Amino acid sequence: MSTLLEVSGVSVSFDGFRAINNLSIQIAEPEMRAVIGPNGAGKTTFMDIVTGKTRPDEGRITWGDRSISLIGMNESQIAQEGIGRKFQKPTVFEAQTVRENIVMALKNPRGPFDLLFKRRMSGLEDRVRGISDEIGLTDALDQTSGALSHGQKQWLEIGMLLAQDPRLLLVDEPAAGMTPAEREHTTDLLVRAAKTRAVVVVEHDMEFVRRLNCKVTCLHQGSVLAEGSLDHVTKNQDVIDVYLGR
Ligand SMILES: Nc1ncnc2c1ncn2[C@@H]1O[C@H](COP(=O)(O)OP(=O)(O)OP(=O)(O)O)[C@@H](O)[C@H]1O
Repeated sequence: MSTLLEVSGVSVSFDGFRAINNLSIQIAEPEMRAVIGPNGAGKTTFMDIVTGKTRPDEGRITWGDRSISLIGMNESQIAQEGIGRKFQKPTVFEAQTVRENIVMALKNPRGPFDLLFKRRMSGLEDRVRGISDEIGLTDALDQTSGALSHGQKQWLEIGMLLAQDPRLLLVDEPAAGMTPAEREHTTDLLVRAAKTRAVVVVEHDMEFVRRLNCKVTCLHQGSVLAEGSLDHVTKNQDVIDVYLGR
């Protein structure tokens, strides 16, 4: 495992309020990481900073084998580097079938490498099947996406992100609004995805986090309050005081 993303001493203020305060986090490749913390802890802002939506006031963010700086890159340049983000609300193309959605994602390669693009396209149907098998939607390939359940839409969107072959996938509250069976499927899917890449999951549902079976970072007031195994973090008295005990 080598470090893929290094956030170091990052701060950002909104109208004088420090939403992120000297934050340092390292993510390895491959790795699964859960980020937890109370409302307003800075979890979304952390993802906004990594994806270039928000520019930090201070600190460094370095990426990849050559430790290039992400600060100063725009959102699309950062996406091209291999950082994918899944927002809470699914944004699949509802009028298109599952297959058409996946094909669209595959036809929009993040890298500028034409050869790779051609190679991918030559095995398009295999790639579609690979993605649909991975997300468990092969039986629904010809179904209109708008007719999918909430959980299935979320999986389709994760599949569309996987089609872009990201090195880091940021996922915001994937379990929200899902049935217990859908949650379980989502855990399996993310755990599988994290075998070959970095996956960072922001989640409030502690049962879901437990099933991810990974290192946990608890944020509070824009900084890391505790980090380690879920048992280590949930036994931390500060974490209990500001988050779990509430
Ligand atoms: N664009 C903005 N302008 C002003 N304040 C902001 C902005 N974005 C975030 N904040 C503030 O920064 C703090 C951190 O917000 P953030 O959304 O990152 O928290 P969070 O941990 O994701 O919370 P939640 O669990 O509720 O989603 C909050 O106090 C929020 O009100």
